[in-house]
Amino acid sequence: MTLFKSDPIVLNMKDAEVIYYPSFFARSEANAYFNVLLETIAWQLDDITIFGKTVPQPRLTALYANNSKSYSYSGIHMQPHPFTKSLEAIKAKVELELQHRFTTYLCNLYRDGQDSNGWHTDNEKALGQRPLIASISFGAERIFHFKHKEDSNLKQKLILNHGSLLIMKGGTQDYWLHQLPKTKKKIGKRINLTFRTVY
Ligand SMILES: O=C(O)CCC(=O)C(=O)O
Ligand SMILES: [Fe+2]
Repeated sequence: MTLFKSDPIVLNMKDAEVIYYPSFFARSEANAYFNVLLETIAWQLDDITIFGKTVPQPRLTALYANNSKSYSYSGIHMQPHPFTKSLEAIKAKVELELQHRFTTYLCNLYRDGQDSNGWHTDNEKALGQRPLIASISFGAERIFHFKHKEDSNLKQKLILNHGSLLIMKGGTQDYWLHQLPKTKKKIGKRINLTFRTVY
């Protein structure tokens, strides 16, 4: 059997359904999207309050949607912008592959290895039960970690490639946490787009 570069890999994770497409986008397509998204997304820096201390979030973010529903997480309330042409095109490609429709993109820009996304689960009520979340990566490769909420021996890690697509569905958000840790490596920028359906 020939394994094509775009073939999805199903991760072996208890109580979860996680699927990884290492090269969902061709390299040239991924390069072009990285450049255009860096320029055209309305990147913003928000403050977060952790343990009573207010600090800038360790990444830039932006929210886009095909409706006007706001999205809130970690005490941050975001109002969506209308989709850009590039976001529409990416959305169409992902929706065709997954046969699933999304309303909302949360975009993350990690400026360097010091930017990160701490342990969390995407289980906001507005996402409904057992949400399907699709996560696209462009730019610098970063490590992504999962850990099981009840059984701390269960861990999983993978490298998120330039042009990759990661799907989290089923019980993933109920049973597992995920994070994108900092790295001391000298690395460039990474853009992540997470598609969600906000009800
Ligand atoms: O940057 C990533 O790959 C993860 C983003 C993420 O987990 C989130 O925005 O909820
Ligand atoms: Fe997340």
